[in-house]
Amino acid sequence: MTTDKKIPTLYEWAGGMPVFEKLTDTFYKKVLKDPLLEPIFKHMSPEHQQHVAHFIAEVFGGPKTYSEGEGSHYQMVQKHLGKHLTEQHRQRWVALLLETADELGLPADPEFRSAVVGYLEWGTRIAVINSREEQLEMDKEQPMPRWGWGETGGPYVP
Ligand code: HEM
Repeated sequence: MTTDKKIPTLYEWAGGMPVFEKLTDTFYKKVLKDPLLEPIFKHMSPEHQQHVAHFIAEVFGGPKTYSEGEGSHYQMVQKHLGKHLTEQHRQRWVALLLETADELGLPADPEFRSAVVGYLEWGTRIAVINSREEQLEMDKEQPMPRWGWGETGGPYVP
């Protein structure tokens, strides 16, 4: 017998938009206290943290809040151009975000966390590569990235 089990998106599994907004709110407070990252982010806009929350939420299968009202994949990429981010910046950014996820009690099952880390490794490495460029030839209509559970296949069943 086959059962029709609906697998939740990473967005749903995380707990929805309030979780993503709280995550970036807490994360960027840490960023502004971090000696390595503070100089890069000290001029960020007041909307920055919300935009990043909405961007990641959409990538994880949530509503199109970012792409229908705040930006596009193209615009997100543009924000990183010329920033000359280093591997040290990237590693600190990832470490602080994961530390925040632990502190806020995001789901800690191996499947969810491996998907999150996979996305962060992918996204932050692309941000570093793009940050070396002052200009980038890119299709303005390029769709938003999408991220799912990957090879682990589904959410953790205790
Ligand atoms: C998965 C990885 C990442 C995502 C999804 C992401 C997403 C975004 C988004 C959506 C914006 C635009 C915010 C707005 O509209 O105001 C932005 C801007 C920016 N991001 Fe990222 N980012 C990532 C990685 C990084 C990393 C690793 C760094 C540096 C360590 C970084 C540094 C910046 C900076 C400096 C800006 C511009 C801030 C300003 O407005 O002055 N990003 N990012």
